[in-house]
Formats: sequence, C-alpha cells, structure tokens
Amino acid sequence: MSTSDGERSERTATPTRAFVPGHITGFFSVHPHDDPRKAGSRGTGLALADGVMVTLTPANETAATTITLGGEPAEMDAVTRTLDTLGVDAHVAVETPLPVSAGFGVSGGAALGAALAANACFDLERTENELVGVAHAAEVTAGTGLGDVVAQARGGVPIRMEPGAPPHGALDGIPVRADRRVEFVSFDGRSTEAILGGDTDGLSAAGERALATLREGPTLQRMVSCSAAFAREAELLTERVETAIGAVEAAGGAASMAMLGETVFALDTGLTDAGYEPATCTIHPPGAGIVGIDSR
Ligand SMILES: Nc1ncnc2c1ncn2[C@@H]1O[C@H](COP(=O)(O)OP(=O)(O)OP(=O)(O)O)[C@@H](O)[C@H]1O
Ligand SMILES: CC(C)(CO)[C@@H](O)C(=O)[O-]
Repeated sequence: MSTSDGERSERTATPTRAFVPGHITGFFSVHPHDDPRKAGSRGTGLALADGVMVTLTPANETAATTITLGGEPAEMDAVTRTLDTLGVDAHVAVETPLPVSAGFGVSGGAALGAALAANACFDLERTENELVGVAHAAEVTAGTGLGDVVAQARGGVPIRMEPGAPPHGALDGIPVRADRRVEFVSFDGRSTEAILGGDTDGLSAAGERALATLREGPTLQRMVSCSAAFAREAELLTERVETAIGAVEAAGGAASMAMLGETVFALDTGLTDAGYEPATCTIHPPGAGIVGIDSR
C-alpha cells in the first residue's frame, strides 16, 4: 500500500544525517555522454575516513533549498541539482575537515549525502543505486566531478572500470586494511570545472594507460605509482607538488597528486619521512550511508 501525503509529511520533520567518505582520485580518463548517468570517468582512488557529514532539514513549504558549508552560506550546484531531481526542498548543512576544491571530492560527497539523507527524511523510497545515479548525474551536470560519487558510495580503493552510475558503470576495488594510513599536504585548490571544461584528450590517454598498467597487478603500491606516472604524463603537476612527490620517492615512499587539487597524498608515513608536516587519515573501506537522526 502506498504512503499517503499526510503520513509522509508527518514522518519528515526530523533532520537526517549522512556520512560520505572523502575521495582522492589518483588517475582518471574522461568519458562524456549526453546522458549524465552514462557519462563519467575510468580510474582509481582512495576513499578516506575523513569525509563529508551532511545534515538535511526539510524546508518549510515556502522556502527553497539552502546550503551551508562549515556553517557559512554556500552555493553547491551538485547539491541543488540533486534535491531538484528528487523534488524536495531542504536546508543542507555540509561539514568536513577536508579542504574544498583540493581533490577530496567534497562536492560529490555533499551531493551523495544530500541524496541519502533526503531519501530517509522525505521517505522517498528510492534504492541506493537510484540515489547514487541522481547524485552522480547532478555532479556531472554541475561539472564538478565524474567519478567521485560512485567511488564514495563504494568506499575502499575503488577501481572505476567503466564510466557512469549504476547500472551503466562498473566498479572493482583493491582489497586493503581498514586502518591503512594516508598522509596529505594541500597547497591550494584547483577548479575541477575549469580542467574538465578544457581539452582532456591527452589526460584521458594517460589515464587509460595508467588503468591498463594497474590492471596487470592491482596493488595499493602500484595504484600510487600509476597515479604518479599519470600526473606527470598529463602535465598536471605544479612545482611544489612535483617537489613533494619527488621528496617522498627519494625517502623510499609512494606519493602522487590528488585530482584535481594542488594536493599531494602519500601512503603510510611517506610525507612525514620526507620532512613535511602532513594531515593524516586512514582508508575507509565502507561506503556512504545514513548515520542517524539529529534530534536536537
Ligand atoms: N568556499 C568554497 N570554496 C570552494 N568551493 C566552494 C566553496 N563554497 C562552495 N563551493 C562550491 O563547491 C564546489 C567545489 O567543487 P570542486 O569539484 O571544485 O571541489 P571538490 O569536490 O572539493 O574536489 P575535487 O572535485 O577537486 O575532488 C563547487 O560547486 C563550488 O562552487
Ligand atoms: C574528475 C575528478 C578527478 C574530479 O575530482 C573525479 O571526479 C574523477 O576521478 O572522475
């Protein structure tokens, strides 16, 4: 029996929270398509225990969707489009310890968190794949990402074998320990929209080569070395990123650049051993999900 509108609104007044892991892309290739659910990227990345917490509160009947990032009013096209597609208006509070526009997938995380929280809060009765599809399409259309949402929904060390949201895309992954340490230093942000809006042919060719090499021996170590080869071939490195990756490698570690930000990530204590003072984090094997109701 379907739920009546009255019953539905009774069950909707409570704020709902979703957690989405951060996601560093190591390498990627761009695969456009007219249907944003089929568009996306191939590549690989790391899902991180530092992520995006989204608290969604239904807007009252006259109010439109509003977003805050770290308590400040913010525009996030991917989030707005997600809620528009789901046909709901809400206040979306996004909290994250990660820097925005620095290669950690904050916009994709906010969109996916909003989709999951809206589904619970408004009793929308969508499946996980449907919600991932809505958030992925919103992120692709906004121009802020191609593969973060599907990777964040999965967790761990996802390999994006085929582009797009379910059922179009295909994901695999590299098995890793849950508490595997990752370090990062973020020098500056970089506009994902600007890079994706430019010529991506050379970058995509380098991404396809990196994926082929990774598939010959899919390990975490190789994921990072393929990422470093990609970053160099795609000519995305800035001087300070190149210097930091070189310093980690010289100290015997593995590092690369987080796409798309001026950020270096390293396995274990790679950046510390090279003399940097990095932020530390761990790989997060589970994917995104609802974490509870905010009863305040
Ligand atoms: N203070 C802010 N700094 C940067 N971006 C902001 C800010 N507030 C809102 N935004 C919005 O957040 C989104 C950031 O998307 P972007 O894809 O650049 O970053 P990301 O998702 O954190 O990382 P990446 O795509 O590099 O992994 C954009 O839609 C931008 O308009
Ligand atoms: C385009 C991208 C690097 C932006 O973070 C990511 O979404 C990806 O790997 O598709």
